[in-house]
Amino acid sequence: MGQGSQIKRVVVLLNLGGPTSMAEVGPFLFSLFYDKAIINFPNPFRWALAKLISSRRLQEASHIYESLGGKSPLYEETLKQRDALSQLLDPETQVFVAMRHAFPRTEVVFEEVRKLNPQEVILLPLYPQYSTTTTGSALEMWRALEEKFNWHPQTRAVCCYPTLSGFIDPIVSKIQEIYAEAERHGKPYLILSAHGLPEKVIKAGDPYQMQVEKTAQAIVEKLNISDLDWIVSYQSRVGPLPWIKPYTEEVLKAAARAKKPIIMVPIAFVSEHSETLYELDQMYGQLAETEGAPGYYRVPTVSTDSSFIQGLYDLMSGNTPIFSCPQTFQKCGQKECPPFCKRS
Ligand SMILES: C=CC1=C(C)c2cc3[nH]c(cc4nc(cc5[nH]c(cc1n2)c(C)c5CCC(=O)O)C(CCC(=O)O)=C4C)c(C)c3C=C
Ligand SMILES: [Fe+2]
Ligand SMILES: [Fe+2]
Repeated sequence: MGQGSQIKRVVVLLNLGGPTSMAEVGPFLFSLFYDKAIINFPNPFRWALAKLISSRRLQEASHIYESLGGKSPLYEETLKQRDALSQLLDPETQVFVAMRHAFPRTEVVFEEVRKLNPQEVILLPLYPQYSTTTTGSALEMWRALEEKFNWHPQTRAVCCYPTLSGFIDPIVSKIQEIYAEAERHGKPYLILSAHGLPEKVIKAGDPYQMQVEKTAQAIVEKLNISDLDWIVSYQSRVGPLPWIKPYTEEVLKAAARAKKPIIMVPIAFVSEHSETLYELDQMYGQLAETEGAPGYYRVPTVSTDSSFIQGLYDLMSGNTPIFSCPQTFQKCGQKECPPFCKRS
């Protein structure tokens, strides 16, 4: 440890996490709903509400993870991304995965990183668009741990990369391949689907929706298909509150009834998990069929695509200054930056 350390630099890939066994579904849901960034109530109300909401969601969520073989594949998928990124790095840089709501939890990973005592820490969220509920929550947790242990190494945080070419290009090539196939059934309809958020989160200033639209615009521009039929929509709504619209389910139903071949494109996820494999493939695949769509195609996530991993490398190396914060909690001066980056 300390001066003799071999590890000069640590990169922490931040993600939400998912249950790695059926026994973890309950604790995962509780952690999610107990997050101040999700439910901003003072205690003991937040605790009680988190207990209530997570127990109400338990049955549905258990059904989802049962259908995926008894766990979320998110951890394994993120490990593959970690390994692919590690291959581009020198041996003095070590890459960790830290999950906000499941194994391996950020609190535990922070301790491992602190023991290594690297000269520099780079926080790299696996969310292309910044939301207070995802990236914000993960960075806030890291900051709180820095305070708790009074350990403040030189740290940089990437806030978001909604238009990074390493993210956009592989999505565009995959759409192009599928488009040619889908066209045999008529003019394809592109549904660019992102995880939704409660409307009130956006009204409170969350830049997520604006950044999702930037991603969609970048994809459509690069596709450069004349008279392209496309829409942005939002999936995975939970709870009784109104979420941002249009809902993916509604958009899909209307397109299927209008007999359009559908190309479903996840634009806020970078790997496969329940919201792609269960929601988009199983639920919406079935819905598209019953509602009469002549074809339903789902574009895979970027996962370990070499352009994406190179894009992550560029972000962590500071080769891509746009949307990246030069130093944790310091001004980075980008117009599009979320409040997190602007706090000095
Ligand atoms: C862009 C990414 C995500 C945003 C924004 C987000 C906000 C958000 N999510 C919930 C509630 C749930 N999310 C769940 C799982 C889940 N969510 C994301 C991503 C974002 N969430 C991921 C990557 C996962 C993990 C999926 C997996 O491991 O398989 C779940 C659990 C699954 C379920 O019951 O449907 C819930 C619940 C809220 C309330 C919210 C914003 C307020
Ligand atoms: Fe979610
Ligand atoms: Fe920034």
